[in-house]
Amino acid sequence: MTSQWSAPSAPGPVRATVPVPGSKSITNRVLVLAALADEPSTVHAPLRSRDTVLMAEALASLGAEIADGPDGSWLVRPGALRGPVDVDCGLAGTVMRFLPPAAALADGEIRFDGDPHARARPMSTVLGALRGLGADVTGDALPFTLHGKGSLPGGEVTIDASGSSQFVSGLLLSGARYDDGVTVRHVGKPVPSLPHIDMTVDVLRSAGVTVETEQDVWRVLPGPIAGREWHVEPDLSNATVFLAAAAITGGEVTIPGWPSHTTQAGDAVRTILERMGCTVTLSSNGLTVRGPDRLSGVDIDLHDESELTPTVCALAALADGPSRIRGVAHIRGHETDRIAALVNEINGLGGAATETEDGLTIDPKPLTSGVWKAYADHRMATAGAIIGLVVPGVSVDDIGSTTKTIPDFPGMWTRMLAKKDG
Ligand SMILES: O=C(O)C1=C[C@@H](OP(=O)(O)O)[C@@H](O)[C@H](O)C1
Ligand SMILES: C=C(OP(=O)(O)O)C(=O)O
Repeated sequence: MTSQWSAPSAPGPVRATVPVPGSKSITNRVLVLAALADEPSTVHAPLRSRDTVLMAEALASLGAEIADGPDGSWLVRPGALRGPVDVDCGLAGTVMRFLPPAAALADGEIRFDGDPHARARPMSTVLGALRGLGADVTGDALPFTLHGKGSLPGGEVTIDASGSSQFVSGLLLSGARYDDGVTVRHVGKPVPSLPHIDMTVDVLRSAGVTVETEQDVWRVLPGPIAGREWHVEPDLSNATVFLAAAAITGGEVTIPGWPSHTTQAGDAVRTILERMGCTVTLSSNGLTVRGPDRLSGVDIDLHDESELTPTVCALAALADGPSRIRGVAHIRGHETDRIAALVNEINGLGGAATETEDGLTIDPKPLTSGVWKAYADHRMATAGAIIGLVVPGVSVDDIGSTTKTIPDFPGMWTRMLAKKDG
């Protein structure tokens, strides 16, 4: 689904209010919990994009009933999980890491595969852990097959989760359904994207599951999972792309419905943009960002909010001074090797970016027109759109990749640019 797209230039300072769809991370956690619950659930304001539709379709083929409710909600009725089933993970980390621990509870054979690059994303930690918990799995990366027996003993596993927080989240989400629950112990370099594990613990507790945590150890006790009404927050990481438009054009963008308390890693954009010189205000209207005359470079550790790296790098490439992004070595295993991709694309437009062991440095230089490659990665595509706002003649080779987490990014972007003051 490649689709070359000429990135529109900003006609002036961008001034708009941009409602953004629901959080991918919350939607896909809640779908798994709703499918494993004791009673039906309603998921209000879910994200409906490729990653979440793949999750819903996979859970439905495993035995859950997922129907459309009023106002775009999803009604989820749990059912006995069974194979044979073929699961398409697309390029979704949340599907490939969260579903196998649930599918291990099914009766029958469950085969997993995904997009070409999905086969390169790290999976062996999750599959090794499932074997340790009693599952029968063939393969160590996509494609792989689970030979389900209808239940899983569970217990304690030690893993190295320095490659992805999703290894931990996936095991915890289904752990209450294992005979002995699950205890996940991490040994290795620090776990990245920790707010995402906090989010997992938070949704589990909201479903009445008992979770105990200590440093690098998470324990989920066996027990019921409550069905309930879930309300999905707007996706704050996707929102950063629209806020970036204000930051680089000296404009003002408001995202309505920004939560005052959240476990979403994207909330960190508030401090990041302030450090780069923006004025950031959180009020009952939402989050408003006003861009400065000149954006400052930043030296920043994004280990906890690594999915913001492409947006931050796009801003850094347009800033007034040098930037250094640290703590994100593991994003080489995201949708693409994001460090290499960002360096290639920034330099391809005449910039000066350099890979480091755990991130990159960017020295702003005047950028020129050219094709920005997305590598099938939604956040690479949106980073190209940000740069294209102020660098004439930029096109993004595969804007369709944004459907991974935003159903209509080109439409939202055009509407944002068409808005007048106020
Ligand atoms: O659990 C989740 O929903 C996510 C966890 C993070 O993954 P990593 O820990 O691999 O960075 C994040 O980057 C990804 O976008 C979503
Ligand atoms: C890393 C990301 O996605 P995934 O859930 O596929 O890992 C992301 O959205 O930035």
